[in-house]
Amino acid sequence: MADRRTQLVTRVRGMLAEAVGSARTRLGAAQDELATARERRARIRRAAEAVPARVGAERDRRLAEIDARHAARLADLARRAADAARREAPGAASADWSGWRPTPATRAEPPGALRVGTVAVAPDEPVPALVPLLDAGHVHLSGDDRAGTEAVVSALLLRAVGRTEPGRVRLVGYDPEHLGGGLAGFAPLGTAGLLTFVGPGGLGRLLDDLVEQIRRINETVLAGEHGSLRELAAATGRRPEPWRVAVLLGGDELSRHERGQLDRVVRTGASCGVHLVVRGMSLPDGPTVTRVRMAAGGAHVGDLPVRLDPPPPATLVTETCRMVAARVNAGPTPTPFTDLLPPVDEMWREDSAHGLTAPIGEGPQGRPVLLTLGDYPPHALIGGPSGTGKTNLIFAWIGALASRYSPAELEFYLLDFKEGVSFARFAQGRRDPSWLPHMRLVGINVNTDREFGLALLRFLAEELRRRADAAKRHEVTKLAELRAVDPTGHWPRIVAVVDEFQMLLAGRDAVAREAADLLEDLARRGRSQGIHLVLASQDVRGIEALWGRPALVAQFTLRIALPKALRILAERNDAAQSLPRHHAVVNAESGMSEGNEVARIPSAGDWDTWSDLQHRLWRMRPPDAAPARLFDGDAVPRLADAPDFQALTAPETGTLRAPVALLGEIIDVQARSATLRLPRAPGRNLAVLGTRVDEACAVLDAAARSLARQHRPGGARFSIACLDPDADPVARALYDDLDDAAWYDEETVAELVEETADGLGAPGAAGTPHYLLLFAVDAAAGALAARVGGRTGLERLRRILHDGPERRTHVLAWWRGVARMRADLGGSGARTDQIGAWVALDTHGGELGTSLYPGTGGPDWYPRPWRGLFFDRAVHRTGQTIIPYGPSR
Ligand SMILES: Nc1ncnc2c1ncn2[C@@H]1O[C@H](COP(=O)(O)OP(=O)(O)OP(=O)(O)O)[C@@H](O)[C@H]1O
Repeated sequence: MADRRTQLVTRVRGMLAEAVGSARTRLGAAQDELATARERRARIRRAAEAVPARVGAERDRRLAEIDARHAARLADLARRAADAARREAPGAASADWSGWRPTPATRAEPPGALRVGTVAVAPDEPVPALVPLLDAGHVHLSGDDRAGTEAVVSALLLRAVGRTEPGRVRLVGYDPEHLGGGLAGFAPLGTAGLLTFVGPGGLGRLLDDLVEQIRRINETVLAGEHGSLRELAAATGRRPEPWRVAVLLGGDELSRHERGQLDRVVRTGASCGVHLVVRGMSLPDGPTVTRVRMAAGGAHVGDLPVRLDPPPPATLVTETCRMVAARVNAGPTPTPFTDLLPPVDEMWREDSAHGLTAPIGEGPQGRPVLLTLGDYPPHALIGGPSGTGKTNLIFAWIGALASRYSPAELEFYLLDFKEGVSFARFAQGRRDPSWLPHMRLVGINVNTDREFGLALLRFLAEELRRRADAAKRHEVTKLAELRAVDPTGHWPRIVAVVDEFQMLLAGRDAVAREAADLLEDLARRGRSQGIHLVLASQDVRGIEALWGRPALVAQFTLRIALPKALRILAERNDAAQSLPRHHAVVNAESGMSEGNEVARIPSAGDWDTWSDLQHRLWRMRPPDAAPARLFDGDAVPRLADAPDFQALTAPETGTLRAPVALLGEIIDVQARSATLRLPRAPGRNLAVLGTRVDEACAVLDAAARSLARQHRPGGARFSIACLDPDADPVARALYDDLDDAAWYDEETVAELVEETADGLGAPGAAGTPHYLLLFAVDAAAGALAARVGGRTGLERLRRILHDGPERRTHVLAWWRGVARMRADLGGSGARTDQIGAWVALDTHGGELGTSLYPGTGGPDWYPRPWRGLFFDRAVHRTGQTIIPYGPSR
């Protein structure tokens, strides 16, 4: 039993132990679970505790980010708005007063809106608050803050004045309560007529006037072609009307009429540059009205809250107005020369078959005033006292024509009789290689060389003949028809401009007579052959030279009168007397009042303006274009440059039948040389007459050098005798340079004469040409007086003169006076026919009479420096003025 009990106990114990063990195990597991759960709970709790802080931080971060982005965007927008505002209102339209100065817009550029304050959009980026006024609308101011409104008015007006060319804004003030006190700073503008006030009863008249201006501008300036002055300016670059700003500062209730007129101005003024700045009277609502309100809570422009700028400093206002008035009082600023030019891609597009038309300036309504040369009117007269702008007008006209017509359509010949070189720029110069491709000839400093004017007229007369012959051959009468039947021919229109042409017609001598005859013929017949004359004169005498020839004057139907010009227009037409500076009356009706058109002439004369155009046209020139011939009366030509000298050559064999001696340059259009032919014929000798050493030496030097060029070495003899020490350098240089030259002086000159005279009869004497170059030969009279072998040297000299030329022995001698020459030839009654040609220097025409020159009384010759009169009885009917060539070395 005990065992069983023991066994039972043991079993129970075992079972209990097992139970305890498993309970323990379970407990351990439960405890683990508990710990894990606790830990989880703690973790979860910890996590749960962390959540709100993180979310909050994230939310704050996101909010801050949005804030920053917003601020940056706002700043960016504000910056862009400010940039746009500054573009819309550049320079003086929006600059701060501290650095403010006028910055006028160019004419095609809109003046833009005007700043009155700032809009506070972003703290660091104030945006200008702009008010559209000029070309845009009207401003209405309201509010009790009088100082504030005055500040806005001054700011608007000063900015408007500073944003436009001086004189382009005209202000009218109506201030019945303070009688203009509010605009006091602008008073200096009044001195230039840019600010006027109307008195307390004058509002109606002021409004009537504004309405009338609007009507006139619409009708005559815009004329249905442009919607507004702003469009006109953008399209044409011209702004013919000023801006008119009426500042109306309160007053009584408006009458019905005034109200009606005010409403009209509000509706229609902006397109015509008529604007209102109004306080103390109502304006109707409309898209052109900007309202600026000043209330206790702040100012508003339209609906935008605005911080108004301080008023401009008083000194800035008065100084600016004073400067503007001074500029206006100094005269209108010239319109730019480029106004006269077509766009670059339209240059040289015009056809001149029927005429030449180009603008010369701007008319009062801003339209171009055109000048035409053609069948009608064919020729022009330009007149105006010195300094009124004739030269400038000629430049402007030439530029306007040359930019429209190519050199194949138009050629210019230009002659300036007054001193000065301004026209030289048309020809190629040392400073600037360009030339005007249309220019064929420029004559400057020709004041004493009227022959050059004559030469030009002769040249044109020849061209006229050529054209008339061609027209006849083609059985047509006019240039347009000739061009139609001969399309490949070169028939440009020719415009010949002669400035100070009265010089050409002055006096009663042969030059004046021939010039007037040629002018008359050219004026009458040139019209149909495309040859046009433009004559300019500062002097009424110039015109009077024409009055004696009514047929000539009648052809000049185009008249251009500069300020104060007399007698250019018809007798009762005094329009030129009241012309402002830089204007001209253009009249294509022979000066009758009905034909008057007033033009404002641009400034075209200054070098920079001109050279831009000339360079452009020069680059466009045809490849074979040659520069214009420049004749400068003050220049001394050089033999080596003379085309005729360059063309001289020696024959390969034998001797030329008639070598030529070049004596100087002829005053003509082609720069030809005066030539003396020396065939084997009686009288082929040359006498140079006068006391001027340099010119005399120059003539003999050129003659000898040109002759030498026509002989092979050894082919001719040159005997040089110099009897005046002043001539020595030239004679010596000649002796050194010529191959077969012999030298003689006072001691040996008798030998030369003896040997030469005695050799004339020798057999074969006529083989080699022999030229005797005798410098101051009259000084040899003593040496030649001695009798040798029964004859004096002078007798031998006469023999050489007489018999030499037929034996190729020619005397080229300088006598220092006609009387001395006659003495050497045998006395005052002696024959002179052995002197077949002469060049007179300072020898008066009268001395050259008897037997040296056809007719009685001698030639019309008034000696002048570095000129000579050449007469060759074998070829000339009248003397020919020459310019000796300058020293060869
Ligand atoms: N339309 C113009 N706009 C601006 N300046 C001008 C204009 N016309 C002339 N001038 C200036 O006036 C001055 C005189 O002009 P210009 O030489 O053309 O006169 P002119 O009548 O030919 O005088 P003169 O006969 O004495 O030579 C020059 O300095 C010129 O630049």
